[in-house]
Amino acid sequence: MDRIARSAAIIDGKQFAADLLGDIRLKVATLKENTGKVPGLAVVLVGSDPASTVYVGSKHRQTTAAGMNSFKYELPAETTQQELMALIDRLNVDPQVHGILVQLPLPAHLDAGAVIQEINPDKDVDGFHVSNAGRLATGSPALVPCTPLGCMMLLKDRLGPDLAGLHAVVVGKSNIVGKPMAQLLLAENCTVTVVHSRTRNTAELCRAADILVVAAGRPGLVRGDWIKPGAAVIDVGINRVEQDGKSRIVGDVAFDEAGHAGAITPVPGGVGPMTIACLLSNTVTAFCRLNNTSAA
Ligand SMILES: Nc1nc(=O)c2c([nH]1)NC[C@@H]1CN(c3ccc(C(=O)N[C@@H](CCC(=O)O)C(=O)O)cc3)C=[N+]21
Repeated sequence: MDRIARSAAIIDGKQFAADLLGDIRLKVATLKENTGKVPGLAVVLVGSDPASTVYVGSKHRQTTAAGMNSFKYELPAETTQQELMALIDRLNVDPQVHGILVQLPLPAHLDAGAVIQEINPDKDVDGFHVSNAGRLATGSPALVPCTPLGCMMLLKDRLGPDLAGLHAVVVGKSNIVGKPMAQLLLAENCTVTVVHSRTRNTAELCRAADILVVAAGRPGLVRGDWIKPGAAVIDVGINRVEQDGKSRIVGDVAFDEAGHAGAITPVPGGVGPMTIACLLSNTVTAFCRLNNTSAA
């Protein structure tokens, strides 16, 4: 392959998320002035998975930094399904709580699907409830899953608001990233291809992408020659790998081979920080809809 001596623009998700959090802080202040109330986010953690504990701590800090209420529920690993469902039922009717997030994965004895479907869809700030998935698919006002929402913000910031006609390829078909990402891109009138582990010509399909969103959970899956020169590449992967005896985090894209992309998100510092910022944004959205108000 001939060398293309260009270097891809780095999409700074960390900075974008910081700016977004600043906007959210201002909105929260306005809402407080207008309504006397502030948005509240309840985060439920079952057990003490170290990564989950870190994420939940970060969500808690950023929620309070934005001027919102954060209610943290840290439950023991042996919590029963009924106990967890009872907590959701209470949060569903708690007027101080506008967003409910149950940190995943849950311990194996718990039915995560049933727990998520128990959440009031209007407080489902993860956007995982079937009602929100259906609203997104049909173009009704929905709470949109945070990671795809963050990816879409980064894409529009880079490419402009009109994505119509661009060929978007989504790698991965999960309910929390791949599928809602495809729906968002379709809503923007992109031509959308979803590829996954059973796809036969993944590399060839990826090479046709103007927009490539990768959420496969496999480090370095997307090689340089899968990327069309000039494409916008969004790497959703967060993989902990051992390298030279050290643990570090890498994405699903072989970043060092992607110099010919038009733009690419790094890992860390790309999509990850956007996920948390969008969680707070969704909490403000839920607050506004529940209170029939806006921060405009
Ligand atoms: N109900 C639920 N909703 C979630 O949104 C959810 C979840 N469960 N379970 C776990 C995953 C993971 N997740 C991340 C959020 C932010 C970063 C993030 O900010 N990452 C930084 C730092 C990475 C690091 O150094 O650890 C970055 O990519 O730059 C990563 C991962 C949300 N999740």
